[in-house]
Amino acid sequence: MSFRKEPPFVHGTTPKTAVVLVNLGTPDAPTSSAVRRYLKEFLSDTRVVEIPRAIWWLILHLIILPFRSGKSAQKYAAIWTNEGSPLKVHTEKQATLLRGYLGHRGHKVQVVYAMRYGNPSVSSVLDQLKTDGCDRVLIVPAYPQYSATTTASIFDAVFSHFAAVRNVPELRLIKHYHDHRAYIEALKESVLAHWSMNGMPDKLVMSFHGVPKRTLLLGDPYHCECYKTARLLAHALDLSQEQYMVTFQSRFGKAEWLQPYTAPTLEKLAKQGVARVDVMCPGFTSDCLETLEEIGMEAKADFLKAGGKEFYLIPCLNESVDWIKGLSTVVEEQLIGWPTLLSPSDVAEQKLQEKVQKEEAMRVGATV
Ligand SMILES: C=CC1=C(C)c2cc3[nH]c(cc4nc(cc5[nH]c(cc1n2)c(C)c5CCC(=O)O)C(CCC(=O)O)=C4C)c(C)c3C=C
Ligand SMILES: [Fe+2]
Ligand SMILES: [Fe+2]
Repeated sequence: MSFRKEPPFVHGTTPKTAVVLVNLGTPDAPTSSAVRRYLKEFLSDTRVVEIPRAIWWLILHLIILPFRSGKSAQKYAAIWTNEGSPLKVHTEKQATLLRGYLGHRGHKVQVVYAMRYGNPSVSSVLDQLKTDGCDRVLIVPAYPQYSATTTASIFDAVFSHFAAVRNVPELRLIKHYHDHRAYIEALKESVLAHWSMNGMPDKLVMSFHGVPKRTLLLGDPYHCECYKTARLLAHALDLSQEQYMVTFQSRFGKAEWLQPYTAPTLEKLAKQGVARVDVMCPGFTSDCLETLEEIGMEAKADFLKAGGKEFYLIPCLNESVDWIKGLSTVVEEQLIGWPTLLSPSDVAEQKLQEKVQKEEAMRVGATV
């Protein structure tokens, strides 16, 4: 086993704390080759696809990558912005605003973002934090609902990075915040803001990313966490059972996924005479391909074609003030016990201690 190169240990340095917001990742460009690279990394993850490796390798390399990359690239091109992929743009802005907000609340923390697949990779970000002298790291997945396919995969990437590190930092990982009051409150405010501008729909559809049904039967709590989020949000909005429903989108492959599926459900609603639906995607904290293209373009067109009259996609939490505040509440609760809240006199005292310790180390010629 060879370890990553360790920066020299320096006596008397005050350990820094870092918060890492980790999202799924996205291609570097809306091109077939960039999407292929991204899909190869994503779909080679054994947390994401549980089919026996040899069989999956053949399917992935002979069917999925050659045929899906070009089609997906066209979809990415339809949502790409001047700043880049929406998922990355929002995640980066969230990290910047979270840094500002936590700093404003007196926390001395470094806040950065990483991507599970693509760039900046979890490993490169953790390497940089080591160089910056961070000895406490809080990992914050961008997914409110835990799933082995997403959250646990981020944890894998973190553990596999540290498996090759000699001096491992103190580490905390947030598993989920699907029922956190700050998250539900931010969702509620986003819906109310939308309704105050556009009025209320006949039906609010809460569409979550799907996963294979098999994972639920094997013990993945994702399905239950999605429903809990939906129940809490409906309660916060004072909605009756008839006013909202939960669906699952983005089915991939031939196996059965969590039901009801979003697209056919929307078509059925239109055919039943539901004139207006508002669709929100509470499991995505940033708008991305799955919300902007799959729901905002494809599902919308299908709903209107099936006889629906009005369709609104409620934006994800993105960098709304309520969400940045909510996220910082989730983060602050996990920072408890770590000395991040420093008064100016604490900082002065810390600097003095560092100086004394460094001088002492130099005096005795300490290198270890
Ligand atoms: C929100 C949580 C997500 C879960 C759970 C999830 C599971 C999951 N996804 C795939 C396959 C694909 N997902 C793709 C895009 C995508 N997925 C999520 C989130 C979850 N996925 C996001 C945020 C995105 C958008 C990324 C972006 O760049 O905007 C894609 C790529 C696009 C495409 O070609 O369709 C695939 C493929 C599986 C198989 C899975 C669980 C088993
Ligand atoms: Fe996905
Ligand atoms: Fe359940």
